[in-house]
Amino acid sequence: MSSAQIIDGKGVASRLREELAQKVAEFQQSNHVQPHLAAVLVGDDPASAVYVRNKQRACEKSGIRSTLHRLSTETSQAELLELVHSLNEQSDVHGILIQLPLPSQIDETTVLDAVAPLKDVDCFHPENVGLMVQGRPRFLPCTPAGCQVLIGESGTPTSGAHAVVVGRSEIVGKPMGMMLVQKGDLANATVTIAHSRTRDLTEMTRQADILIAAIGRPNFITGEMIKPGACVIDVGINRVGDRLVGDVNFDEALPVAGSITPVPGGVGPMTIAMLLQNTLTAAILQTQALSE
Ligand SMILES: Nc1nc2c(c(=O)[nH]1)N[C@@H](CN(C=O)c1ccc(C(=O)N[C@@H](CCC(=O)O)C(=O)O)cc1)CN2
Repeated sequence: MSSAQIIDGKGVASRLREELAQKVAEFQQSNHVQPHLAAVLVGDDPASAVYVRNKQRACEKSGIRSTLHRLSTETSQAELLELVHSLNEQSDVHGILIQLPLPSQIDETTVLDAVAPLKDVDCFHPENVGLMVQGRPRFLPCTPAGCQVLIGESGTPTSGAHAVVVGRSEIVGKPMGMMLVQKGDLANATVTIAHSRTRDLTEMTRQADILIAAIGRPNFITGEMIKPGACVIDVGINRVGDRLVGDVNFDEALPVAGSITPVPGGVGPMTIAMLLQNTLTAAILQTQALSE
């Protein structure tokens, strides 16, 4: 029985981080500015704490300075906004990362909209989303950008392909669809964004040359939902007991797909690599703006 090519997100991310470290060093040498990411972690969600720690470690390895602003679960929206405004004003802070999810008393949209667009390294601000949708991105949203690189690594042509994104979240599904439909490299796809109300999802996903699963439901995409030979990108990170599983049933997908990302070791590490890339871009843009 044939078996899909496993796309090594961990390996690709590690290579990108090494390339980035070189660019960070060159930028720092020419401008005497060290890119600086301020990470904001509110509450004590253990998974969020791990992700922020991993982001900080990755920054360190790439020569990017990172500082952590840790706030209690009871933090009010006003207190968090005050911190965001203060980070916006600090000229040595180039990127601001608000780790999600936030506690329920805080409105995520209000807080994310308060981040200065030039420091919005997650690419969540409506100004940056708008620029990206118009095909003139300032930053690229980290997880979709990571997925796009992995599709490229698999050797799957995107131009003219039918890409089906399952999930319509603001941070993955919607921007992923927008990026794949753009004109350009690793794009030019015909895109369908499917979701929980999509009628006959299996009929839809079976038409996908590229299938992106971003629904947040463990093992949701079964083998029969995959077109033979398709490139399958699994964005899901679900804890089931003591195991981490994706949104795709990996064992069922393996003999059907042409290529597939594993969980762990697929999209997750790429999200972090793209965040570092955006932090360098933010430092470059802010340094240029100061010299104008
Ligand atoms: N401000 C943001 N918040 C959140 C984002 C985001 O992009 N920006 N995405 C997710 C969480 N996330 C990044 O923050 C993230 C999740 C997982 C990984 C990752 O590398 N996962 C590993 C497994 C790690 C483990 O063992 O738990 C993998 O898949 O190999 C990176 C980033 C929600 N919040």
